[in-house]
Amino acid sequence: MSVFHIRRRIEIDAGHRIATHGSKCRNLHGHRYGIEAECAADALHAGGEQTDMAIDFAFLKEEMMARIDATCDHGLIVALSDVALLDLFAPDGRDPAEWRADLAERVARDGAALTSETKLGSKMYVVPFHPTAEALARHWYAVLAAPVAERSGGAARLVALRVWETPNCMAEYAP
Ligand SMILES: Nc1nc2c(c(=O)[nH]1)N=C([C@H](O)[C@H](O)COP(=O)(O)OP(=O)(O)OP(=O)(O)O)CN2
Repeated sequence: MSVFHIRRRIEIDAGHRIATHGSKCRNLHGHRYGIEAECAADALHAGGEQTDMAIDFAFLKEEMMARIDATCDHGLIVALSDVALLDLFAPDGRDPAEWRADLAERVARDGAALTSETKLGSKMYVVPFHPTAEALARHWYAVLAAPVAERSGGAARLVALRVWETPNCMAEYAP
């Protein structure tokens, strides 16, 4: 158990739906997501610009903004398997199946696909899972773990990623 734990929170606005849900979450709706990254360290930096820090809060914010806010804020988070929803957004002049196949290729290669090549030109983040709070926590953990290690020079590691879907509902991924 590490002795130092630090947490950084950001908030984003995004739309989603859970196509498999038995009730209201099947509807297309939005959340102001709260996203918290918790990092742990056994020892603090002994020198340099992060002296006596596990990881600079500012570095953590930069990584969360670049990898979570930039890709998802004011966008729609869509499951690759949600063909009905994707097809509503297929850009004019493109075969929807072909457009989805391109997205599937990018998701398989990169773990997710950010695109604005949509019918309304609106931002969409396509993921290989249903965008529940739990699955988003696991995904954002995966996206952030290596940057945390790198920006902290190996001093800190990401130990938990928490996602608040509403002020009252939170999911945590802490492998
Ligand atoms: N384990 C999970 N359960 C639910 C999830 C989820 O991601 N993981 N998601 C939803 C819905 O997306 C919904 O937006 C949130 O659920 P719910 O608590 O029903 O929403 P409320 O409007 O009742 O929340 P308030 O606390 O009243 O604001 C459902 N379940």
